[in-house]
Amino acid sequence: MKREWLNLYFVMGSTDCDGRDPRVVLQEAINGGVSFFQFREKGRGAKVGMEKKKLARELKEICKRHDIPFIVNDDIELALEVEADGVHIGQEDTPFSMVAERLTPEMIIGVSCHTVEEAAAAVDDGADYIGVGPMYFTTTKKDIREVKGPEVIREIRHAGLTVPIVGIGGIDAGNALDVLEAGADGVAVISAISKAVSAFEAAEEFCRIHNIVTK
Ligand SMILES: Cc1ncc(COP(=O)(O)OP(=O)(O)O)c(N)n1
Ligand SMILES: Cc1nc(C(=O)O)sc1CCOP(=O)(O)O
Ligand SMILES: [Mg+2]
Repeated sequence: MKREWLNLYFVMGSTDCDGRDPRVVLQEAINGGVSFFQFREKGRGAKVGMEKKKLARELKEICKRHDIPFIVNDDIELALEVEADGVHIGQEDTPFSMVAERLTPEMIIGVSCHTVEEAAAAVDDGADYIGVGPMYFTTTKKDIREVKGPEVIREIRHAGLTVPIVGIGGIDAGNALDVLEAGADGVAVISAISKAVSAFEAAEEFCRIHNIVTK
């Protein structure tokens, strides 16, 4: 996988959009510069069954038109059915080896990590990238771990791990630079884009911040 895909990783499902059409929100975010997308259909009122699959296909089609990889959160069967580019799994989800067995070799597997030990284990397993969080407090995910801030990314890099990393959790335009300067390749964001008045402008702002670090 290309490290730069992680520059601005948009994670979203229909319940994150304050009643707006998730297809419109995704299109706006892509126009603003999102480089990677995860379909995370979770929480109260989340779509299930055929409705979830239909939305997944529609969002995947939008990503495909713009060459943006389409990743599915948790749901391995859905990822296979809609021919997603990969899956994202957490420490409490299906174990890496079982996921890898089900997927085709070119499919991306991202793993959530919260410590250096989990990051090292994910690298040993063969994770293509890791999502490290929560960087900051967030209400978007109810069962978050302890907030450790960007320091944990610095520790992972000091341990010599070069795996592609995104920080996640409570990231907005005011703190993204700290996450990138700690050694993340990019930031993964839900509400700061999905609930913004303009997903386009919110994504554009994150891209400007990323350019400060990489220039
Ligand atoms: C990029 C990224 N990083 C971390 C997560 C969190 O995954 P997980 O801990 O499995 O929690 P849920 O998202 O499944 O509620 C993520 N989704 N994406
Ligand atoms: C999906 C997710 N995973 C987290 C982790 O810590 O692993 S925090 C989180 C929610 C991120 O949403 P927002 O950008 O709105 O804070
Ligand atoms: Mg999960």
